[in-house]
Amino acid sequence: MKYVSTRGQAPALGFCDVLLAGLARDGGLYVPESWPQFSAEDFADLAGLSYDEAAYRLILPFVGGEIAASDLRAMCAEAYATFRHEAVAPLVQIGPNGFVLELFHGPTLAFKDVAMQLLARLMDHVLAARGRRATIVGATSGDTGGAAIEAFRGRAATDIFILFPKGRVSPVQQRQMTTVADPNVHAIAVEGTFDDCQAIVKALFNDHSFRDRVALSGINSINWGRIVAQLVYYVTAALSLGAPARKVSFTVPTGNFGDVFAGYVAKRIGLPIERLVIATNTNDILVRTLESGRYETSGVVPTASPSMDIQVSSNFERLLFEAVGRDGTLVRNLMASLAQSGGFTLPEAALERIRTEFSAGRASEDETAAIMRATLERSGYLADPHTAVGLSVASAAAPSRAPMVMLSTAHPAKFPDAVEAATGIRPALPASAGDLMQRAERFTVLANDAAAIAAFVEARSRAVEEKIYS
Ligand SMILES: Cc1ncc(COP(=O)(O)O)c(C=O)c1O
Ligand SMILES: N[C@@H](CCOP(=O)(O)O)C(=O)O
Repeated sequence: MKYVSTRGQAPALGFCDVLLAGLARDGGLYVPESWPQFSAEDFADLAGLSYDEAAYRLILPFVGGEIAASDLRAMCAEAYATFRHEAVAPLVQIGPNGFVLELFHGPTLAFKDVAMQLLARLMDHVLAARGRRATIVGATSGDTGGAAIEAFRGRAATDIFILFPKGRVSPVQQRQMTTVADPNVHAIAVEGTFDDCQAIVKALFNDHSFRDRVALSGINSINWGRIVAQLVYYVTAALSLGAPARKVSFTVPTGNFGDVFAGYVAKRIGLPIERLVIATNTNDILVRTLESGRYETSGVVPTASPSMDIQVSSNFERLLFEAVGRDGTLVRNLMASLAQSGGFTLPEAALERIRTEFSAGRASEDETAAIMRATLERSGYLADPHTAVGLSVASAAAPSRAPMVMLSTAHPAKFPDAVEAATGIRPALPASAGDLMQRAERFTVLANDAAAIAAFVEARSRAVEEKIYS
């Protein structure tokens, strides 16, 4: 199994190299050369297995024999043993044909743990086998950072630097990043938005000299390892609801497009998915794109679902690559136009292809608060604001016979102010969070300046210090 870049100019790599590479050297994102196929019988065989066993069997074909099956099996078992719920990703019925897929039972109370707990183990395994180190630089709008820090803290072969937009994450999210004392962890508050943080990460990857000097790796969903781990819960949820004999639809609160793209991958490998619904808050570039065919950034508006306050939706490039018939040159040109003029127009045929697989809707701030109240009243279910964006968009979707699974991407206690303002209930953090809100914080504030951040990283990276990176 080889992986190719969406921009067509980077070398094809195997799974382990892709894990460490993060972004391809031509600025593109890696995708498998072809999609492994699971038959209806293969899916039926997964029904009733534990989550970690299902994860192992689903991920194995993507690894292409580069990691021993027994090691992958052990890493899946370890990763999902960190979850507080035995099912890892349980389904909760909240309506006749509506189900919430709870993805927040991991250590940092957001869906990012599902992939990050496995990714950290996979990267550690590959680095140990190669006797080298990596320097991870990631961008977060709030949840990726905490999940990555938790998963990589104390790991000998990695230093991790997380850029978060100063003043734009919730207090719980910030503390999950800033109260970790391990010396390999560096939280950086950037004077800018998440899009600025993500642009800096991409600029560092595209500076090949810096990238090689620090042995740069990524943990954002630009890293294929994130996507492959996220496709698992689409499969386990669908199997619980009667797949492969029955089709299932999913509504996915969306920002960087990694989660919903994992749903698309689940479909490509053979899972019978009826509809993938993209749900955004007022930062609605994806909704506008599906409506008009024009992918065009506008200013980021702060909302009650801050982790989705994103305009440049990284993984849309992977879908674009698929939709234009895997034409890397065309993707490269469209992304150049995005960089130069802030937008591009999708070719008509690509737009049609995307519309046959996805629909999209937005929820305003009022609609998000209203559905939180209504869901609590009708079903006794308390949703976080990101999940609520999905619930609102799903409630407006055309009725269908397929069950609708709405992904719940964060625990409500990560956003207590917004939940309390909408419902009057202030959710408490689970006991596993311990004294998070009392611990001392440690972080550095830096300007929105790639050069300053590169210098900060380089000065603290042990890969540079010890020169063991290749
Ligand atoms: C709580 C929460 N929900 C939804 C999303 C959107 O997920 P994605 O970026 O994979 O589209 C994010 C982060 O992006 C998030 O942190
Ligand atoms: N919402 C995310 C943004 C980064 O997304 P990623 O999936 O590409 O890591 C966050 O919480 O940081």
